[in-house]
Amino acid sequence: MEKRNQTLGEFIIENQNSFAYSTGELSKLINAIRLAAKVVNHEVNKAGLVDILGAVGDTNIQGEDQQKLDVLANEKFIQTLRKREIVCGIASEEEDSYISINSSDENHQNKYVVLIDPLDGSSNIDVNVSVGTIFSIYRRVTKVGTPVTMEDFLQPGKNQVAAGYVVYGTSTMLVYTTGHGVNGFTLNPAIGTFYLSHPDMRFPKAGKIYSVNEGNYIHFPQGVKDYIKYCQMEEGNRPYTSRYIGSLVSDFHRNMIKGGIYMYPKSSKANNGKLRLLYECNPMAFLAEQAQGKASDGHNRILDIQPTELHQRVPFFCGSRLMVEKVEEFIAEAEQ
Ligand SMILES: O=P(O)(O)OC[C@H]1O[C@](O)(COP(=O)(O)O)[C@@H](O)[C@@H]1O
Ligand SMILES: [Mg+2]
Ligand SMILES: [Mg+2]
Repeated sequence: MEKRNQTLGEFIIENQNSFAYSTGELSKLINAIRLAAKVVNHEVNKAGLVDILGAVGDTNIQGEDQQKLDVLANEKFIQTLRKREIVCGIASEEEDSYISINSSDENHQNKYVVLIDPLDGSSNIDVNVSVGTIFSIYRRVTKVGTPVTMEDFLQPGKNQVAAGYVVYGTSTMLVYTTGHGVNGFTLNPAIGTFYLSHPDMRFPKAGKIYSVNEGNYIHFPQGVKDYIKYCQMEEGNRPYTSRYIGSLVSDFHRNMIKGGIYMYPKSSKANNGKLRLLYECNPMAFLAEQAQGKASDGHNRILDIQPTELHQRVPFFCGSRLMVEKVEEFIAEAEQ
């Protein structure tokens, strides 16, 4: 069958034996995420018609105003995973702590925990700009049939068995990896089926797009300022183009297709930047590396960082490998 006509369901079955511990459990889990993505896509697409724009009036553990779609997407993903009894634990940007799913019932042999950013790019919901969902999957480290613990969630990114995102944009796409490259699937809304539209996605080694909120420029470390100036200089194939959607998923997706770098540096206002290691940076870093790109906190490989807290933040530089190496060079130079 021509690869491009393959549905996501067929692709999952065809590739399920490529997983290290393939028992079909991870396939079922990715299928459940596919289903939840379609449910959330339906809600996002009609957001302006029904009363799901705006804030709920509560804040999440990070002190951010929760948008109605943040809460709705969170509920839909948790419900879908819980009902399918396919995971033993879930952690989410919108939940203070992790949720244990029947994990202490020895009949439940589920081995996977999922970490999600149910709705990424929340500041863009009300203005009809593309948003996303991010997911990260690990095998639990504690004994099956015993309660999951924080230890099962605080694993370095290199332990991920799968990661991906959904982008709710001009079209809806699900892009994921299980450690064997990155593939993108586009939803045919007429029949509600994802088709393989972007096989074997790869970051160009270098690109001409930089994505950063320049409104924070004066607060950035000197090395980052120097790199932004370098991007803007009339020299060689520069200046680069500045593109910043304000939704990590959408900026990452564009840069993976066209070549570019996304940066959310630390600043004098936010010592660890803004993005969360466990359900934003780790999954995007796994995808980036699987697509021959690179992801670091300016010094260290994101996937090597040992997490200490569920909602911890890290500075994030991610995209075309040569561009990430360049900004790391500028940061190291400025710190000498
Ligand atoms: O408005 P800022 O400070 O530039 O932040 C934008 C960044 O924050 C985020 O919206 C954080 O994600 P959430 O919307 O999931 O909280 C990223 O998607 C985006 O890249
Ligand atoms: Mg996010
Ligand atoms: Mg979010």
